Amino acid sequence: MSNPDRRQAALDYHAKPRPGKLGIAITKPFTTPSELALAYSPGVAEPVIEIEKNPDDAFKYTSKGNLVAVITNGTAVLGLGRTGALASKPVMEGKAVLFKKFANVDVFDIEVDAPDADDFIETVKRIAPTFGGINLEDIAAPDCFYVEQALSDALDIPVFHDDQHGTAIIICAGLLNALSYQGKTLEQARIVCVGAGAAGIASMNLLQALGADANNIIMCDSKGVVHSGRTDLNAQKQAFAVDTDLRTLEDAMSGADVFIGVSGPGLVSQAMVQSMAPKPVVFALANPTPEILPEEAHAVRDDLIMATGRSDYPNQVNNVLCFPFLFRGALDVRSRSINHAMQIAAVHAIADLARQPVPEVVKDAYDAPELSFGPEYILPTPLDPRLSDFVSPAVAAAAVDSGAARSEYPAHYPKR
Ligand SMILES: NC(=O)C1=CN([C@@H]2O[C@H](COP(=O)(O)OP(=O)(O)OC[C@H]3O[C@@H](n4cnc5c(N)ncnc54)[C@H](OP(=O)(O)O)[C@@H]3O)[C@@H](O)[C@H]2O)C=CC1
Ligand SMILES: CC(=O)C(=O)O
Ligand SMILES: [Mg+2]
Repeated sequence: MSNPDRRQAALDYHAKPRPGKLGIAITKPFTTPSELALAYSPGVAEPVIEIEKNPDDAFKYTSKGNLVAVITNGTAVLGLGRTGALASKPVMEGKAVLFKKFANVDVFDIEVDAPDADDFIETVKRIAPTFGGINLEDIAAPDCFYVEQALSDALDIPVFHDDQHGTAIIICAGLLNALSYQGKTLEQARIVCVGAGAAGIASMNLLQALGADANNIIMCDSKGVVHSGRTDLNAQKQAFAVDTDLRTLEDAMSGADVFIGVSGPGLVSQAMVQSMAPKPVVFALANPTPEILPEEAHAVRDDLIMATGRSDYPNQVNNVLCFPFLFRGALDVRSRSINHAMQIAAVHAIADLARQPVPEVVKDAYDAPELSFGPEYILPTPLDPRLSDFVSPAVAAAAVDSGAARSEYPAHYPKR
């Protein structure tokens, strides 16, 4: 499809036959006068009285326990930047669709006109009673770090910034597999990350937790390499500042084993990819336009593993592989948080699934009869129905073991 055709198809998809991608479904019988009297006055007063006495009964009598807020202030929408709250709504509706379709989690998408972090925090705190979890989305760094911490401290339900941790989990899962295919280790890999915002900082932190060497990581932002001579770094960037003569992304890429792009469109040239070490891994993850397109990278070398965040190329490294299944597991054990142990469990579950034989239903969906673990398949695809069976139980088990869960490992889950 040509670019103008793709653009029109996307606009038509969103506009027709009715605007938007979501509706609301009723979950109880609601046709007779007696059902009306149960669902609304007078019957509805009974659960109100119970919940007032015991707040935990909200999980028993309302949809709270399966309802997540996908909530943004529109300050870092995909790689499009500060589009504002209203324009971010198609993305948030999209996240809601993914939650529902892949993990049967209900979502209200909420776009808050609050560019100020404290205003935003106040809004989320006030609406939190409605929800079993909070998925923060597309909030720019560095405010996103402060917002997530403040809300996690204040609330007793999972608060999860998808662009930080969902992205980090999927980058780690994909990179573990890609490096192992290339015959390299995370401990020894030289990693360049362009984008030192929400996704970049969280991803490099999680990679270190999994074994990457801090001395092998070079971070770049819009001003170039994050080095110790700079005086303009926030606290999160300072933690990655290295003593080096490298100054530009071009300098940093030379000889690197891994490139992670979580920044903006078209920042990487073919010459930069050519300058990388043998058998490199290139994750160009800016959405919708990556740092370099796969066809451009493949044109200059044939020994690389290439991934983007998009659905229309092989190797989709995108947080959609994570957040629906992660929240499913967390909600099913009424977890108070999504902690480090749950995130690591998700990394390994997703990475391991990619090494299993691919079911026919997935091969058919992608029209790829030969799909199997390799350079064009380092991660499961989002349409893989096994993600729920792999990721959610691993996350729920980690929540139980780490003490974050309020209820036991679910009886309907696979045996541990
Ligand atoms: N595939 C996936 O699953 C995901 C992809 N992403 C993509 O990652 C990108 C960043 O998202 P997020 O971290 O939330 O956004 P943030 O706004 O938090 O961070 C953006 C970062 O990119 C840097 N940057 C912007 N322009 C340039 C440039 N020209 N050269 C070098 N660095 C640049 C910024 O630099 P500075 O700090 O100097 O301003 C900043 O560090 C987006 O394109 C988004 O679509 C994000 C999440 C998931
Ligand atoms: C995928 C995603 O969350 C992003 O690009 O912002
Ligand atoms: Mg996002």
